[in-house]
Amino acid sequence: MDESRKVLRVLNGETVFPPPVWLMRQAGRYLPEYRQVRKQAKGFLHLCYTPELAVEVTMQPISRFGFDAAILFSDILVIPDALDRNVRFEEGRGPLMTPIDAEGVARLDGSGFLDHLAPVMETVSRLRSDLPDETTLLGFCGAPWTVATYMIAGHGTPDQAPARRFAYEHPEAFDALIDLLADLSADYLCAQIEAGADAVQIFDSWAGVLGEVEFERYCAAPVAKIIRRVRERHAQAKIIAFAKGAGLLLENYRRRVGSDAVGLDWTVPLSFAKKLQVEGAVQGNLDPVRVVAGGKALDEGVDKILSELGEGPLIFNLGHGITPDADPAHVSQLVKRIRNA
Ligand SMILES: Cc1c2[nH]c(c1CCC(=O)O)Cc1[nH]c(c(CCC(=O)O)c1C)Cc1[nH]c(c(CCC(=O)O)c1C)Cc1[nH]c(c(C)c1CCC(=O)O)C2
Repeated sequence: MDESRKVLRVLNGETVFPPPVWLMRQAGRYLPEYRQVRKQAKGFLHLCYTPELAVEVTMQPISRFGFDAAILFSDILVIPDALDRNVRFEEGRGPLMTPIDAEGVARLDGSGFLDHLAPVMETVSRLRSDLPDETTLLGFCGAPWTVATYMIAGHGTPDQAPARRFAYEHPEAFDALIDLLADLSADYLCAQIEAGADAVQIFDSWAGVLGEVEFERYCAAPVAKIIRRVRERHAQAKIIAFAKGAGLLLENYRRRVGSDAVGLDWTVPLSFAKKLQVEGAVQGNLDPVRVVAGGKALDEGVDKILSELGEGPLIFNLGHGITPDADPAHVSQLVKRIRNA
């Protein structure tokens, strides 16, 4: 391991102060230089599959803010795209794809999906050689549950009711879908690690809409399977698991899934986060709206996290992705506040 990569040191359980920082969705529409490249690309997926452009937008927030980690520019929905679900991103509508039914699940064919994603691995390897030595390179995938919610509905929904209903009505087909996504995700993360990713994050952005039993079956068990399979091939792989909205179910999550770090959203009380930190690194958990607000609201949010969690292994991050209405000047303020702490 490169000792200069602070995010990796924290993932190994070390306390580093001031903590390393990166932001979920740090490459994106709040940056004018991103909007410029996005305008010229032939669509969002074209951006994801063109290594030259994907490298450029991944590097933008690193050059501007000097974050401690870069995250591969891609999307969790490239897996359904590789499964021929006709994924599109339309301005103002979010992601769209052909909704899948139980018969459709039986017809899914995962062979050859890694060939479709070869440009992503090319991006990863170019990034590792372009990035400063001290910058950790993160790969990622969506967790099976979160990816499945979009595949079932065919678009985003406020509560993922279509996927929950599908799981109740067609449990066998749903298990088959989750299982396929877990297998493909493990292969995909291994390919990213082999291409040069230092660590990977598994995004379960919709973990918070499930009851206890379904959370275990559709979130925890498949993420545990992914991590087990990645470690069979890469015993030292460093993994962050982010189950947004999981609340009290986070209590046993790290042990259940076997991750090095757990990501925390901003609703997780810092007193609870501190208990989770006894067992290993935590990542989070500033409310992204504080970055929009700036000023005192931003400083106070940063200070509180540093004072409650700064004495243990912490990767500073937001509790979810930065939003397009955030002012980049507020991001500079956040980074300065942490580094001067
Ligand atoms: C659920 C989810 C998706 N994608 C992702 C998640 C999990 C994290 C989360 O919950 O935010 C993950 C993701 N999406 C993107 C990244 C890139 C790396 C980064 O900078 O963090 C990552 C890690 C780029 C993106 N993915 C998307 C954009 C904006 C599209 C554009 O530029 O037109 C970016 C920069 C599109 C996207 N992609 C997705 C949605 C719902 C949307 C539309 C909403 C939105 O626009 O923010 C699916």
